[in-house]
This record gives sequence, structure tokens and C-alpha cells, in this order.
Amino acid sequence: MINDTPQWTRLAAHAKTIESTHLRTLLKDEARNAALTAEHNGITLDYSRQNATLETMDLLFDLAEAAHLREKLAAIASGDHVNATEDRAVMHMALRSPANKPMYVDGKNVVEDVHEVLAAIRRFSDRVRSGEAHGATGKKLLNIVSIGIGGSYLGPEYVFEALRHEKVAKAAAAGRTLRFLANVDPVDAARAVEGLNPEDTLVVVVSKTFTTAETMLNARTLRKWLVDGLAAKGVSAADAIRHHMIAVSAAVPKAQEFGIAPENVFGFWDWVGGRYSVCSAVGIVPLALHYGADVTDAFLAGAHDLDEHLLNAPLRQNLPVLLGLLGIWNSSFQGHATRAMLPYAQALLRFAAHIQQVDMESNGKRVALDGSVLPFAAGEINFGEPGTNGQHSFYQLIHQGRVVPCDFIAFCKSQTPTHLAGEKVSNHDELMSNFFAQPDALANGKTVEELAAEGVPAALRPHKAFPGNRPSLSLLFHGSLDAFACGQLLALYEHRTVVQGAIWGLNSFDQWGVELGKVLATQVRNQLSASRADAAAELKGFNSSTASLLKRYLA
Ligand SMILES: O=P(O)(O)OC[C@H]1O[C@H](O)[C@H](O)[C@@H](O)[C@@H]1O
Repeated sequence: MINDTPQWTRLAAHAKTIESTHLRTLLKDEARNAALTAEHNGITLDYSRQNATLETMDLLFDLAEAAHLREKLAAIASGDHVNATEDRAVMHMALRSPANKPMYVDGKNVVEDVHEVLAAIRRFSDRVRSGEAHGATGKKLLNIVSIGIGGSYLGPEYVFEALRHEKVAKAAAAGRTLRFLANVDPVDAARAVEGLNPEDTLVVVVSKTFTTAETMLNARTLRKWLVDGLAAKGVSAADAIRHHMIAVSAAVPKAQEFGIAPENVFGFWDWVGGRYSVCSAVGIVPLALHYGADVTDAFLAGAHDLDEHLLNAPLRQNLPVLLGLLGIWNSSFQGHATRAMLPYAQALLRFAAHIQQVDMESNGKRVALDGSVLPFAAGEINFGEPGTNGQHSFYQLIHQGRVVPCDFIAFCKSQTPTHLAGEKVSNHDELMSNFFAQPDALANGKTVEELAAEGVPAALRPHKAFPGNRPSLSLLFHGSLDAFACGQLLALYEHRTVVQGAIWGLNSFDQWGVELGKVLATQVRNQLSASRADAAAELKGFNSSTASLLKRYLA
């Protein structure tokens, strides 16, 4: 266990010495501030507002060595079956590898397969976008509804939202819509098809396993919507499905059993974890249909750029390694269980939701790789919202309540530059004023003495005081949020999670913790079915608490 190493012990002892130094003091050391920065291809990371010194960083890099981080990352890139409980390789980096850079799983160059599927997606999306492939009544397929949940939904939605007002992507999507249907709540299906006409709608069923209950019921629900809507136009059910439903899955035969023609199924592989699958057909099919394949290629190139950086940059300049080590420092040594992602970019409104799955499903574990119980808490509680919205919501707590390490994320240029005549600054500069102000407010705080000097009445001073000493880091992208940067940001946060899992010594690639609830839901489903058929059917196998709620519901 990593906590048995002298490197861990040294960090634990060092954490005690850091406690006494306020960030206000640390930030006075200009040499330290300059050292606690790193840069890579259009991204600056400033981590000078961490409760950390140069010595802290040395100790964290020692810990990375003790955890064999480099070797573990190399093992992933070599296609080793590092997901031991499922006996699978973890090769999402191969999904964005250029055709001339092979990567191998079990002796096979999987990059060839990747590019075969990418080429098929490009051909198909070009045909749909040009109208060559059309609906059963001859109409262009302008509306896409992508059905999927978890990893088959969150990443694609993050990218879709991120690029909606990016110049190139927006122009490419003119006249088209893309919607997502994830929740089994029938209200989500109603929202997804609201105002749409089956004649110009293409439904994409996205599921790695093609067995996920929610996705399958939603797929049947929209299949009926298509078949019924098109029957009114004299289209047969078979034609409705052939022209209006496609699938993305690692279980191609199951998609075919559902009734989707083999040429309309885009595959991926068991070495792509669901939450790491946005760069596979899972994300690329709906996104290429909507934005075109040139945009998705730029997105993949951005992710690849960060992959190369992860594998080749020295650890001290390695952005995802730095993010991961600081996450370990804050959670395992500073006792902060939560962290916030705060993009000062409205287009990143679904970024935190996606990374929440990436991180919490990956590292929310209780045992080490070998099955022994971890003697420390792993994983972190992730949340986030774009700024400045969050400032008018939960920032009260992060300034004066609990300590929540924050990642501030922003872009030098806006996707939609606006500067009103007579205004002091552009709208983007107004946004960015907050991006620069908040980290210092958190770090420095405001003392009772300062308040007294300002003439604040004594009774109010404790309420208006800010303790400060609250850690954050700032990620500043030099350009605007385009498809390339969107890919970089995705890979940066995917790798951050992998780095943390590697250091804690757990399996970041399985998710057994989601299974129990599914099994119990099956039992409830069977009961509901029996009770709806026969109101007198006995409620079997539930404790009195659940039985009584079920009775109330059935009544
Ligand atoms: O893509 P699917 O097989 O439909 O899986 C969808 C999602 O559901 C599962 O329960 C897992 O928790 C997720 O990791 C997965 O992304």
C-alpha cells in the first residue's frame, strides 16, 4: 500500500508543518509563485495558490516514484490488461492516435481498427449532412436524438455544449439540432422529441453493452415514436427503422437483434471504458453528424496532444500529473474530501457533470488492486458550475464555510466577443475579472483587523471576515474554446483521474459499485409488474420499510 511507504509518511509529516503557513504568506514568495506554474501548448497552469511549497512538490514527485506512476502510465499505453477485475486493456488513448502511430492490444494494432471506424463515421455523417442519406419520406435528416446514459451520454453532451457557439462548429451545424435522451423518466423522452418530426429525425442508440435498462426502454420508446409517426406517412416499420435508427455499441450483435441493420451499427471495443468513451463512436457519431467530421477530428487531435504530453513530458512539467498530485495532496494529506471545477466559460456548463462521472466512478473505490481494503479514503466528491453563476450560489460556502479546493478554468478569448459602446470593458473582460479575483479572495481572505481599519462595526466583523488560506489552481487557455482545446481539456481531466488512481493503487477502470442497485431494481420491477396485473399480489422479499412505501405507491 502506498501509505506504507516512507514517501507517504514524509508527506504526512510535512502536511503538519504546512498547516501553520497561511497562503497569504506563501504568496509573498515570488520565486515560489513563479516555480509553481507549468505550461503546455496553449495552456498555462498556475498552482501557486495551493497550500504547498517547493518542498511539498518534491515530496509529491517522490510519492509518484514510489507509486511507480511512470511505469503504470507506460503499462496503460502498452495495452496491458490494467483493468484486472474485468481483464481488459485501457486504451482510450488509442481512440485519438493518428493512423501512423500504432498502439497495441494483445499484439494487434488497434489504431487501424479505430481509423476504420472513424472513416466509416466520416462517410456516413457526410452522406447524412449532404442529404444523400435521407429519411424514409425523402427528407434530409436534420435532427439527431442521441439515446444513452452515463458514459454513453455525458462526454458527448459536454462536447456538444462546449462547441455550440464556437465559430467553425456553429457554422457547420447551421440548421441542424442535436439532443440527448438519457433518463428513463418519460419526461426526458417527451422533452427530447418535443417539436421534432420523425420524417427528418435520426435516432442514435448509444450503449457499450446494449443491455442498459434505461437506454433500451428509451430506444423502444423512440422506435415506437418513429414507427407510429412514419406509419401515418405510409412508411413500413422496417423502413422507418432502417432510415431513422442507427446504433453505437461494443456489442454489435445485440444492436442487430434490436433491429438495426449491420451497416448502421458503429462499433467500439471492450478496451474502451464507458466513461472514457467520448472519443470513440460514442461521441464521434452524434458529434460528426451535427458538427461534421472536420470538427470531431480537431477535437480528437486536441485529446491526442494531451496524451503525448502525459506520456512524454517530464513529470514536473506534466499538467495532468501535477493536477493528479495536487488532488492527492488536498484529499489524502490536507483532508479535503471535495473539490470544485469552476469554468469561467458558459460553454463548459456540462463539463463538471462529465468529469464527475469520469472521476467519481473511477476512483470512488474502497479496495486496492489486490482486493485489500484501502486504509485511507480514496476518490473525491466532484462538483462544479460555470462562473460567474456559481458566485451567486455556492461560493458563500467555499469562502466562509468548508474548504473546497477549486479548479478555475478560463480562456483568453471569447467564442462570442462582445464590447458594448460606452462600457468600461468587454463582456469577456468582465467575466475574466471574476476569474482573476476569486482565487485571491479565497487565498488571502480578509482579517478582522482589516475590517476594523475600514470602520466595520465590531459586531459585524466576525460575519464579514474571510479566513482565506483556501487552495485553488488556475488553468488559463491562451486561445478560445475551440474543438482542439475541448479535446485537450477532456484528456487533461481524464488523465488527472488516472494519475490519482495509480497513486492510490486502485483500479480506476471498473465500476462494481453500480451493480447492486440494478439488481434490486429488477426485483422491484418484477413486483410492480405482478402487482399492476393483480392488485392482490403479495409483496414479497422487501423489508417493512420498502414494502410500506411500495404499498403507498401502488395504491
Ligand atoms: O454504454 P452502456 O453499456 O449503456 O453503459 C452506460 C453506463 O451505465 C453503467 O451502469 C455504468 O455505470 C457506466 O459506466 C456506463 O457508462
